[in-house]
Amino acid sequence: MKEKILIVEDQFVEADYLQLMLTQAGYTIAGIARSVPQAEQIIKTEKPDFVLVDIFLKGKQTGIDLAKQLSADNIPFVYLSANSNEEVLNAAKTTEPYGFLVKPFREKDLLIALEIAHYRHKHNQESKWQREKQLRNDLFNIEKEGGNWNTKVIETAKALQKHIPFDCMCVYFKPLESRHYSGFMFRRSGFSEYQTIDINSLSNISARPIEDIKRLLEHNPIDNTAGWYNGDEFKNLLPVHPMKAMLAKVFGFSSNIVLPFLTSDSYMFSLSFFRRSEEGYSAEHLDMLFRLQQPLIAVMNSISPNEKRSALSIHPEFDMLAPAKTAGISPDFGTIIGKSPALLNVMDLIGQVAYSDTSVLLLGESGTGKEKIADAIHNLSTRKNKPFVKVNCAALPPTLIESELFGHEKGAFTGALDKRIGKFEKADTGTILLDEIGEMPLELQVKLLRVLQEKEIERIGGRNTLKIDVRIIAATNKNLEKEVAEGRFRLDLYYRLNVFPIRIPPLRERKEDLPALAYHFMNHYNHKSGKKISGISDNVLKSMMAYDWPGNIRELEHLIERSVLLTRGSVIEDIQLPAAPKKPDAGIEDSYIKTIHENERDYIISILKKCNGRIWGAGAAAEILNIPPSTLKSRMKKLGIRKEFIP
Ligand SMILES: Nc1ncnc2c1ncn2[C@@H]1O[C@H](COP(=O)(O)OP(=O)(O)OP(=O)(O)O)[C@@H](O)[C@H]1O
Repeated sequence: MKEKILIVEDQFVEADYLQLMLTQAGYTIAGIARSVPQAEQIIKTEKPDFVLVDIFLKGKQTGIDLAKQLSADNIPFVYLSANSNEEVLNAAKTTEPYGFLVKPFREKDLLIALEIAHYRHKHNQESKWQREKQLRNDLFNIEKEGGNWNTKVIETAKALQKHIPFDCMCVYFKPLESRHYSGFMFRRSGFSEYQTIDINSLSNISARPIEDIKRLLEHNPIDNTAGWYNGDEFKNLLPVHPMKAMLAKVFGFSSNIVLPFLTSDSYMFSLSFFRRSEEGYSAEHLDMLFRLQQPLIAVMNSISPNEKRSALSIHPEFDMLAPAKTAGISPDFGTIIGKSPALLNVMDLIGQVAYSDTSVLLLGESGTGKEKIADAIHNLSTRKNKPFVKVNCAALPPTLIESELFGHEKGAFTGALDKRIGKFEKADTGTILLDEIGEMPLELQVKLLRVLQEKEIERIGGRNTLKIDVRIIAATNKNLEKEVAEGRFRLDLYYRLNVFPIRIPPLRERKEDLPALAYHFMNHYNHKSGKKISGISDNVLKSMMAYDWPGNIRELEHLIERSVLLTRGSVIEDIQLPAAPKKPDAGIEDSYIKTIHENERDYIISILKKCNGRIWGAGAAAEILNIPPSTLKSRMKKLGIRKEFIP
């Protein structure tokens, strides 16, 4: 039987029409609501499987307000709206809908959107369930395996990380009747690396005397109610939680989730997780913690009463345990460099998705490392020994893209002298990376959608369809919602690709990674050029930290490459960061010598300017440069030239 659907739509005619289409297609209608309160009422009594929700409704509340509630209750929903401007799309996006239908739509669009939503919801549920099962197993093993207090708690932290992301986890405990408690505090310092923060390091980091911190701890109530606090709610807690206030100030935390519980030997425990992000936690996280309460209690029960007592007696004054740095085995992320919280979030997502066959959408500015992350996903997957085919959709001329992707039979069109195997066929049993998917021509988007849905391809001029088993990773530096809103990208394809989006933060949002990246490239170019540069001066690092990095990691790489070539001593003492816009009349050449790459880059930009950015066609840049347009596109990518740079 098909799902039960609630229609939330204040236009009578449209609501009736929806009802008709859905009943004809075999769905049951849970009801029609004209406003958010009406919808809430029907949800309570009818418990729909799906909700179709219009954005602008009667009354004060919008469909987006209802969607927040639906998300929290894990009820999948699809938006309907005549208004697809960017602002509305952005607000809608934050509620994580399962689809978006722009009015007017055809019956077919509606049914496909529901099917996609159903697929995504089922898939989400299944993978959540699988992951939770794995987590229960991990906790069971931690409970059964030996190991002291510290090891057990840190292993628990590691197991929870993928499910309850945190930058810091505190574990407080005390005998039920006592006021005295002790605690552990772990700060995430790498993918599987945690640093135990003790009272001395807290005093160092916060520049406050130890006595001060002890006083804070004495007056800090141990959390005894479960809850999650984001942004302003978190700020409101701080006046009555001096310890949290200090952590927020020192580490920049903006959200917190707490789960207290009681062990069978009458110890009260409180787990408290913190994140920098303002929207760090949700009701879903808390639900999961509640569901995990029993296995967590079992782990804490497995710590002997003696150990608990001695932890308390060593630290009778609310002290924290001794510092230690633990590192565990982390998945092989290849040469992805960086440990910033923003990058660690990305790695968590990679770790969650890599092992399944789920399609992944990588979103990020040019040069942020999307291709590198696609490599890591493929290499961590079960398909790692199978083909990994990369296609740059922007570098393919529109006339050839179809045959490149799907292949053609001999004689399929003029010039098809031989049969050609397309990229999808080459990637069979493996992975395909559709890079710059936002550049794919609209006509081809329909064909791609069919391949994704039906998992079969047809060579141009071929008579048979071929079954293929390919995992899709798509990447783009475009704002796909904007592309959809402006009619350049199909909404149905967008939702089909957007099953597991990963946003790669630009370098300016993770400057902590800059020194490690700079050293990584320094070593790489040392090796390539046979130089023996051993370091980068503090001044250079400082100026790099202050720079905005519009070209991201690729730009950093080029700068380090150049510096390695130009440095005569053993330390990079000087770096030529692009200055603020040059004065137009700066006629005098400075003494700065450009590298071959920079000269090539400038030359290509100057030609592109002459052709108004045109690459293909008569009189366009590729023709003037006498190279194929696809080669020009890939040179542009390598040299970090984006069309936006061409005035
Ligand atoms: N975290 C990282 N660690 C080390 N090197 C990185 C990292 N991220 C990116 N790079 C390097 O930076 C360069 C650009 O990365 P990549 O090509 O993956 O970016 P991209 O987002 O795919 O760019 P585009 O959108 O232009 O295709 C590459 O040389 C890559 O190896």
